[in-house]
Formats: sequence, structure tokens, C-alpha cells
Amino acid sequence: MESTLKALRDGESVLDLSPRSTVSGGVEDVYGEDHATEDQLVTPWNFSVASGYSLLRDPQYNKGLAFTEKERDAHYLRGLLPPTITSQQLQEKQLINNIRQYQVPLQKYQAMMELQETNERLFYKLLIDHVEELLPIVYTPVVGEACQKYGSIFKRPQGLFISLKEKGKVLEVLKNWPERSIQVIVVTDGERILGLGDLGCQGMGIPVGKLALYTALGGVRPSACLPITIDVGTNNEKLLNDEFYIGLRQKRATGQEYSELLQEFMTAVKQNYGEKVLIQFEDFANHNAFELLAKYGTTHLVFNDDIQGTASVVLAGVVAALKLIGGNLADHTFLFLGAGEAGTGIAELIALEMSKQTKTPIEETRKKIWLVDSKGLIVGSRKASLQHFKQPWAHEHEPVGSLLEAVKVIKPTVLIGSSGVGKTFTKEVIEAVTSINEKPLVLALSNPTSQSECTAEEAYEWSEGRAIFASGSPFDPVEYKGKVYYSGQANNAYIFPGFGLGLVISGAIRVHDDMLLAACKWITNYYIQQT
Ligand SMILES: O=C([O-])CC(=O)C(=O)O
Ligand SMILES: [Mg+2]
Repeated sequence: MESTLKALRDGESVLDLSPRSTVSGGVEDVYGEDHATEDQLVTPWNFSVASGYSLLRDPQYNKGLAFTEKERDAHYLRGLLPPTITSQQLQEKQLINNIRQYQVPLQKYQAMMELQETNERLFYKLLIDHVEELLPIVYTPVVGEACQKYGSIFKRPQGLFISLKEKGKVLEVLKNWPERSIQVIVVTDGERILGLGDLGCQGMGIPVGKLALYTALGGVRPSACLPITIDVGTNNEKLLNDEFYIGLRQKRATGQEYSELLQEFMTAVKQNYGEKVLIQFEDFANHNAFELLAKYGTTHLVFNDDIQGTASVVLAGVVAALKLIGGNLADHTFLFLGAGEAGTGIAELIALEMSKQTKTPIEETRKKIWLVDSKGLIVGSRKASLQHFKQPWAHEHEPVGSLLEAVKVIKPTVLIGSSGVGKTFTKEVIEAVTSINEKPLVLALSNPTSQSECTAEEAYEWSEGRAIFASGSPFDPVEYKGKVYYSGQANNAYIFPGFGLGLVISGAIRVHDDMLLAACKWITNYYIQQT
């Protein structure tokens, strides 16, 4: 490694990082890891090894005060660092102390992002070692607030921005990214960021946060992960009028203009990275999410986290909860508030699993599942006016206008919130579902915390401690009448890093429902062990 570095330094002026210099042959970096060989290097943005001052500013290789004496000599760092040599452990201790001193969650987020951009290894070490404490910071719920304020806190780009301006040049844009061996892309168009709505280009925080989990929880190399935001405008007036907004200042492109950009993107990704690159669609609005998944599911390795990831996690949670509430899956009646990606995705996977378990056609098992949208219960008489993804759920029933009424007439044993709208599981709703069940299963899945259908505290109080409760965003334990209740978290974070890793290392080129069900079984076991 030493000699490779020296050769590079002597022969290639590797200090020049802008653009990164070309090297010939497969090379090791300062940590002895292999990098792309020349035939993989087709852009001017090739791999290089930084040394000296540039090394300290390269997040991928920087170790700060942890560089050893030998490394300081070998990499021209003498004098660029104070004399002390600290261990990574001590660096970690210093950082977590600093982060704990911030009272405002967004400041913690910013401190973590700054660390990711200065010392990537330390960032991941910290995240892995303090996962319960830091996940809610780099991921849901704080990442939601970060997206809302992304323009104001923006310092450096953390992923690729592909806007309508880049139409016709998407392949070139991909080649501008310095890494070539990409295994996972998380892409959003920012139209439905968590339950916060259209955040346009500022949705970038989501792919960045999701991919941080791919590394911290899934073990995928950071350099193999690529966050992408597709910017086709935003319909968020507040952002359009915000002087710090970082995206295109125009209303969202739709129809042909939208699909052409997406088509160009999907083609360019396959051309540039091959067919084994995983593309995770994230936080697209319903009307595009289903179409994109159906369209590209047969030609690309794609996975929609909001439809498929959430579905696997929730099915796993429901199956695990059967240990507490009793019965088989098919013995239960499900009522959803919210009939979008998450709601219909979960409903379909539950119906599929029920159908496999009972050897009954899925058309029959779907009848155990009811959905309420903004217009009330989805019933047969509404079928003609329903979007296609809601149609399988239009069962024969009298029209029902509200969730509360629906609880009373459908009498669900499981109540699931996936509407993106907070505070919709009111006291009356929780009391109604509790009056029907000894132990109602209540899942408030919408994110972030502000959009949760109810809090853990509300669920336990209003059900007098009888609800089995889990939520998309984390809640602290709740004390009710002298007993402490620990709620579960039903968030797709429990699946996508491992599921994605599985797809990538197995060399899969398509995602199938059976894979989701298999992943689901593992999470079920995990949940059961936790209870
Ligand atoms: O990001 C999360 O926490 C879960 C998710 O996919 C969403 O709410 O859209
Ligand atoms: Mg999502």
C-alpha cells in the first residue's frame, strides 16, 4: 500500500483533487481498500488518493487527530495537525458529548451532517455505536424538519441533483459523481416527504438519511451509495417564495415532461451502473409512486420503500403482535386510515399472506381489509371515481363518512394509520376501537412525530392501557397508572437496509413479493424476541 501511494504521489500528482486525478490499474486507498480499475474509469472524475492538506479535507479518508505518527509522515501531514494523537474512541467520546449538549434536535442533525462531511468513518462509528440515540436525528423524525429547513441550513451538496435543466444530459450528470461503483441509489422527487408534503428539491435530506442507514445498519460501503433528488419543481408556495430555497422555482412538471425525465434517468442509471444497481424509490407522491414501480419493476432492480418496505415491516409487526392479541391473521379485521402508498401496500401484503396461509384467493382475503380515505370508507359505490390502486378495496357496503363511524360499523381488531395526517386517531376513535376489543392493535404509522395519528401516551391513556401500540416515529416509554409501556416502532428502517443489502449481494436483478414475505418472516422473529 505504501509503495502504491508513493507511486501515485510521484507519478500522478495525486494532491490535485479537482477534478480527481486518473490513476492506472486497480489501486488501494490509504486504508488498503481496492478501488476501480482503469477500464471502469470512464470519466474525468476518477479515483485518486489525497494526501497532506487535501487528505484532511477528504471525508472519506480523514481521521483528524487519529492519524498515527507513521501516517503523518507517510501522507505529508506533519505540522498540519497538533502533536496529539487520539484514538477513534476518544474522538467518539468527544463528539457524543458535544452532540448531547445541543438542546435543539436540528442542531444535533447539523452536527452529525458536519461530521459526515469531515470524517465519514467517525460518523458511521458514532452512528453504529449510538444507534438508538442518533437514528432519530439523522433519520425520522428530525430529518423531516431538516428537509423543511434544508435551504437555510444548506452547506454542501450530499448527493446528485437532477433537475429539468439537466434533461438530455442525465448520463453526463451521473458521470460527474466521483464514485463509479454504485450499488444503491435512493431517489426522491420530493413530492411527498414523510407526511410533510411537497418539499421539492429539499427532499434531498431523505435519500441522504436513508443511505446513512444502508451503511450503519446494512453495512453497504458509503461510497457505493448515491442519494439523488429529481427536481421537477414544487407546488409548495412557501418554498417558491423562500429566498433560501435551493430548487427550481417553478410549479411541478407533470405528464409527458415528467415521465420523459424519469425515463431518461432510469435508462442512464442502467447504462452507467449496470442492471444490478438497486434503485430505491422514496417519498414520491401516490400518483407517480405506483406507476413508476409498475413501469420499472419489470426492467430494473427497483424497490419502493413506502409501498413495499413499509408493507413488510407492518405485516411483520402484525404477525408478531398476534402473540399478544391472539388468533391467526385471517381471524382479524383491518381498518386503515389512509389509502395511499403505505396503506394499500400494507393491505395488499397482508391480503397476500392471508391468502397463502388459508389457501384462499386473494380476492377473498382482501375483504377482511377496509380502507378509509379523505372521502370516507372506500366502498363499491365509489369505485368508478377511485384511483386504480384503491379499487381492489372497494367492498360492498353502505357509504360511511368518517373514521369514527367506520370503526363502529366495521369493528376492526386492527386499526392502522397511514394517512400522513396527524392527530386523526382521536380519543373517540381509540375509545371506540377499545370498546370492541380486549386488546386493540393500533398502529400510527405516519411520520414524522407531528404527523403521527396519535401519540403513544394517547393510545395507552385512551385505551386504559389495553392498546398494543406501534408507530412510524419513535416514542419514549409511557407511564400509565404506575405501569411503564414500551411501544414498538414500525418503520421501514427495519427492512430496507437489510433487504437492499440482500438484493445487492445476491446479484438480484428484480424484486418479487416472495422476497418481501421472506424478509418479513425475519423481522417477525426479531419483533417476537423484543416482546
Ligand atoms: O422515512 C420514514 O421514516 C418512513 C417513510 O418511508 C416515510 O414516512 O415516508
Ligand atoms: Mg418514505
